[in-house]
Amino acid sequence: MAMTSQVAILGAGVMGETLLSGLLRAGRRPEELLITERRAERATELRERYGVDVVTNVDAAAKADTLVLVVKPQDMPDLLAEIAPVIQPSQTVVSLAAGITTGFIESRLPEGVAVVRVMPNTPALVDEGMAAISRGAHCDESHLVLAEGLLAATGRVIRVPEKQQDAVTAISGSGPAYIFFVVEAMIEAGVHMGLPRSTASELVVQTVVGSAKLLRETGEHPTVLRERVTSPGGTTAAAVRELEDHKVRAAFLSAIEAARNRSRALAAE
Ligand SMILES: NC(=O)C1=CN([C@@H]2O[C@H](COP(=O)(O)OP(=O)(O)OC[C@H]3O[C@@H](n4cnc5c(N)ncnc54)[C@H](OP(=O)(O)O)[C@@H]3O)[C@@H](O)[C@H]2O)C=CC1
Ligand SMILES: O=C(O)[C@@H]1CCC=N1
Repeated sequence: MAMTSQVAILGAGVMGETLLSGLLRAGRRPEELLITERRAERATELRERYGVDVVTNVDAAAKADTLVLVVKPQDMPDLLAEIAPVIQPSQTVVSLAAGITTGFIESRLPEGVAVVRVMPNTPALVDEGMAAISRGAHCDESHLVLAEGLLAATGRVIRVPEKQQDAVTAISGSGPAYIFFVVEAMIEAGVHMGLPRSTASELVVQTVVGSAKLLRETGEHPTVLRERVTSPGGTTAAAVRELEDHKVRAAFLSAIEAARNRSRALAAE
């Protein structure tokens, strides 16, 4: 079957839809994209919302020259078994699944298929994503450039050795959840002290956005920026003392190590 320049997104859940919408915002035409989705009502919803064709995994694997795998790690073995018979070495496979190694994917596909492993994150939905990409055994520069082109549609992209991907997953893949957790806690604190929820929410969200911008635009170390907020004998010093007493720094270290370990375990499952 003749190849087209189509990109197929296999598994259009949270992350698959995020990538799809980003590619469309970046100027890809709906005809250049295919998606697969096993629930009929979700398929209809996506077709109506984005104007892209929803096809079977086998059709996607037969038609598109780039296959982006965005199913849960646990669903990856079945998906690979389904598409392996139709994949050719001229196609590129880009996997966004946490924990799943390029070696695992290569071992279930025909010899020679180029596999790129990516760890994206959900701020890609607003074009502020952070993605890290790693090459599989059969990748050359052109495959990495192709993957960078896809991910750059929704934010920043860096290259990392694959052995760093579990740590990347723990930091930037899961990272937005930690920030939202902190935001939730700060809003709750505001409400606890009597602020209307909407006021607390506006104060916290703008503080997070402003702090992120300050980090990015000044390039200063976070410790320096924190010290500038911390007046001697003042309010911030009192708050930071509580955070240290409650071992919040150690809790972050443990939490992020747990995410890294879970990423490693997903590969073994
Ligand atoms: N969410 C995130 O922040 C991030 C996710 N990832 C990775 O992205 C992947 C997807 O995660 P996420 O989007 O959160 O999960 P979701 O459950 O939202 O999406 C997975 C989608 O794949 C569909 N699916 C499962 N099996 C098949 C199949 N055989 N054929 C077609 N579609 C299938 C599921 O359908 P159904 O609903 O019927 O189960 C679902 O719509 C994971 O591997 C995860 O590690 C990576 C970085 C960040
Ligand atoms: O929680 C997860 O497993 C996925 C991978 C990184 C973010 N979400």
